[in-house]
Amino acid sequence: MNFYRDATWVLEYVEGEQKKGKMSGSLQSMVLKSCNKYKVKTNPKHIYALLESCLKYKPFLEKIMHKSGILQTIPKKKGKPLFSRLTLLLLCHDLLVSKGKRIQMGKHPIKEYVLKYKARLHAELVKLQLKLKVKKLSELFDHEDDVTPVRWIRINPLKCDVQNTLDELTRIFPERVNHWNELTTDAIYHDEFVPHLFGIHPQHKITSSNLYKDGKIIIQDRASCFPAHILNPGKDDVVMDACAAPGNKTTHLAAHILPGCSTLQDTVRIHAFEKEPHRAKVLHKMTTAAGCGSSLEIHLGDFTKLAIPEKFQNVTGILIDPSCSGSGIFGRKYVDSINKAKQEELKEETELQQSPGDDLKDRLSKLSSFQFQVVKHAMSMPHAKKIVYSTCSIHAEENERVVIDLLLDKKVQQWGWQVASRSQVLPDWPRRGLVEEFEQVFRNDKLKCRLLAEGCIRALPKADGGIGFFAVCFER
Ligand SMILES: C[S@@+](CC[C@H](N)C(=O)[O-])C[C@H]1O[C@@H](n2cnc3c(N)ncnc32)[C@H](O)[C@@H]1O
Repeated sequence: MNFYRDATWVLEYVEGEQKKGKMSGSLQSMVLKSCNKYKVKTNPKHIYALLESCLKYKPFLEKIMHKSGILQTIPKKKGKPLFSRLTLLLLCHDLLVSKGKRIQMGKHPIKEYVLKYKARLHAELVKLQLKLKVKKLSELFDHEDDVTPVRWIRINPLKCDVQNTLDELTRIFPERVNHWNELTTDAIYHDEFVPHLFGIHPQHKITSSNLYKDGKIIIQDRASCFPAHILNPGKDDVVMDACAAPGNKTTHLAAHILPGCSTLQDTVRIHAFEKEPHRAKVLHKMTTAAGCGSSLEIHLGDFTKLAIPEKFQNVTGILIDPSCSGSGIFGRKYVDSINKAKQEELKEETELQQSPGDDLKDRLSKLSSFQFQVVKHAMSMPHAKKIVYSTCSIHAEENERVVIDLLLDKKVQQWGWQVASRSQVLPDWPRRGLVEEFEQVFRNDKLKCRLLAEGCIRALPKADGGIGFFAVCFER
């Protein structure tokens, strides 16, 4: 039991730092720091190995645990739960996904409690694997240890001539491969889904190159490039980015609209909203460095309050990538994504992070109602024709179920919004939305459910070459 008790303390410390927004350094250094702080007797190496794996599987384990009911019936003593949520998480990790698939302790009430749920936990694990179309959850992490299996770079046409940069990339990476999983440090993969996007080996020091320093290329996860590509605004569109910082998708929108733009340079074509002042600064820095200029206006504040429909009559397209659970982010990137000290490097920010004691279900319910509100507000823009909603979450609550709630909303129906068909949303991308989520609501209409699911895009963390992601397009 001492091992799990010590690991729980360390995990509590990591979650605590995360809650305070203070995570700094690697997971390894945080484990060492907290082992010293709590003077734990267990070898920090063993704790690190457990935590590293447990954090990787955490979004999946939390889901399995919640569905199995194990968190809902924890015995209490004087009104307080006898077993900590985090210790249960560690035990479930060892029972379900560790190599030996066993809890490393002798007889103990918490072990007996977990074993009582063994069958239900296994059943939920099998269901989740079926849902994610994998034989084992570990397949999601097959490609690498802790980092992204491939680094994605996008040519930024606002700062360069695309062909010249392409030539330069060909000089740096003389070999061209047909799949990102064949990458070596000398090779490049030309993405088949997003134009001007390339995969390179994560160990290549591209950040030292002039191409990167001059803003001619931008590092951006492939799936994170999907929303602007799907919205695909043209030279005459005016768009909004409702939740914009740090600005990856904003600069990608600009890359669609601004090069060769026919109208006056000073006309605002992109309205980027960000409610956190410190993140708005990062947004300003990133969009300036990327060459967005005065065609972009940053609005500091809550999108649902600042974006008054009457004031934005000329907006035709909207991108909404709101705060989410971030459950599609993994490993080192997961740590970085919640490390406030690394804001400048942030590719995706998650908010309303889990606080110790928060129930996953509550957290997802709060997040999804916020996500619904933001999209619904965007749908009230009078002349908007296309809206792309995305998250870096694997949870249906933040994805398909938000889509369902919107489709069932009377106002949304009155405004005429519908889910765009697969043919308009990366038709060749194989992994689509979860049909069973739609079937739970529109059960009698199998065809409708299939079409809705096909209209959605999903990406699995690592297995699909980057972060876990969801995107859907509404149109009218
Ligand atoms: C997932 S991040 C966006 C990442 C960004 N799209 C990118 O690709 O770089 C969500 C952002 O939305 C901001 N945000 C959350 N609620 C908001 C609201 N009501 N209005 C405006 N911004 C909001 C958060 O502060 C956070 O910076």
